Amino acid sequence: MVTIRFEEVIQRFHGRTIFGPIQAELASGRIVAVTGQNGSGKSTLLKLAAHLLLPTAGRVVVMADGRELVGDSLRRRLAMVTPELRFYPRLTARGNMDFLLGLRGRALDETAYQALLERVGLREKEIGTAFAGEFSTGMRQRLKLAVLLASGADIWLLDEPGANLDAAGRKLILREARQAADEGRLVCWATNDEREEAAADAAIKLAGH
Ligand SMILES: Nc1ncnc2c1ncn2[C@@H]1O[C@H](COP(=O)(O)OP(=O)(O)OP(=O)(O)O)[C@@H](O)[C@H]1O
Repeated sequence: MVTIRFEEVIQRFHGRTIFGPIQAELASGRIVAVTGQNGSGKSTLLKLAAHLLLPTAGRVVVMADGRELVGDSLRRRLAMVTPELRFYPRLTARGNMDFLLGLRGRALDETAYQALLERVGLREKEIGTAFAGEFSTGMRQRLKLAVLLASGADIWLLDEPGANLDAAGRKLILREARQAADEGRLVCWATNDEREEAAADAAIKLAGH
């Protein structure tokens, strides 16, 4: 069981309040949507959950089986899909995946790699020898999903996961996220997409200041 608890969290930048105080708890087995208009702080909230950012006030506590996760113990269990993630443009899909998964001490054999490509709707004959810099934005988004699926993480923080995806790609995200939650993962996505909002089990709505 994994939980992320926001304890009276306030975020300010340059003295300007973005949101808060927020009191919320996210738990494994559920999809939580973070919603709100552009600039309301959705991405910021995910960064706080990932401990990539410290809140101006309050605490973000991540617990797993009664133990608090911090530093490496948190990073090992957490994966983030974000528009800020860039692939190395002069590496292939395989090269990028090997690099990113290698950082987590994971490796994929060829059979698992091919199965993963198929699962995210990337065709080997299209992308086999191409550099990631030649991919369309939707193909890159699918590759991010492949890295997520292979990461072994049980905390999924997804920033606009359906962005740049076609209808089939958006369905794929919904399906994979639901399966992940059913398998006991914690899924939290920041979204402005009504279908992703509707598919979530709960929502944190940021009002904007
Ligand atoms: N590191 C930072 N330093 C200063 N201001 C920041 C920083 N990060 C975010 N902000 C500001 O905080 C506010 C919230 O930004 P954030 O990216 O979290 O919003 P968002 O809800 O994800 O927006 P969008 O829907 O456009 O993706 C914005 O006004 C942004 O300019």
